[in-house]
Amino acid sequence: MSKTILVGDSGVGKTSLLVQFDQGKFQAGSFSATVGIGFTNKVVDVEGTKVKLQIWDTAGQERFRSITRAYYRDANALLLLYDVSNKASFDNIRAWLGEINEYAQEDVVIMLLGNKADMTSERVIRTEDGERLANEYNVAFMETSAKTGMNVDLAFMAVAKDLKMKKTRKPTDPKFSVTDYVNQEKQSVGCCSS
Ligand SMILES: Nc1nc2c(ncn2[C@@H]2O[C@H](COP(=O)(O)OP(=O)(O)OP(=O)(O)O)[C@@H](O)[C@H]2O)c(=O)[nH]1
Repeated sequence: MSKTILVGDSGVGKTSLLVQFDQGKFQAGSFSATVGIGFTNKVVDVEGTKVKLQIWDTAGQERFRSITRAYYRDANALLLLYDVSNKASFDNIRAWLGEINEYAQEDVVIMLLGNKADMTSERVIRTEDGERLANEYNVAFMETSAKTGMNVDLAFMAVAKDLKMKKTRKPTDPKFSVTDYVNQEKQSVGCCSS
């Protein structure tokens, strides 16, 4: 069983993203901060193979940091979220990545997600800012919306695909790049209906 962990500042939308992926719904204005940590099991179909994901939703608040840190070690994938309408949550990404480098396994898949991409008029972080930061740290990047569902399934599908490839890939097969996959598949704001 693989473990995926959602991390990022309080209020960026970690619980909402997971609820949208798990149940396909979004509840506006019902912010109750996660206390501690909890998980959801989900089976994803990757080209006919069932991949089991255990997704851990962590509390973003500082006072829970020592608890959530303890879970990084077992993580196969980390979804690191900021809120495109909250500059502090973006500025804190460097600190999050520092923590991840310190506590997580070396081959962990990291995906940077700029959430709340639906909040067009409140946006303060441009897509390019997220892209630049992701390139600097060599992690995959996309913008998401837990509200509209934009790129939400893709974020988890990319994780599932990467895990499957790691398990089944033969030494002669080309390496699977989660960054390339995401760049190929992701939608951008204003593009397409989701
Ligand atoms: N417009 C919009 N609002 C969102 C989105 N995602 C989350 N929200 C709202 O933002 C608030 C915080 O969302 P949560 O999912 O509880 O945030 P969290 O990251 O789990 O917070 P902690 O549990 O404290 O770490 C809620 O009021 C959500 O309705 C989104 O994509 N778009």
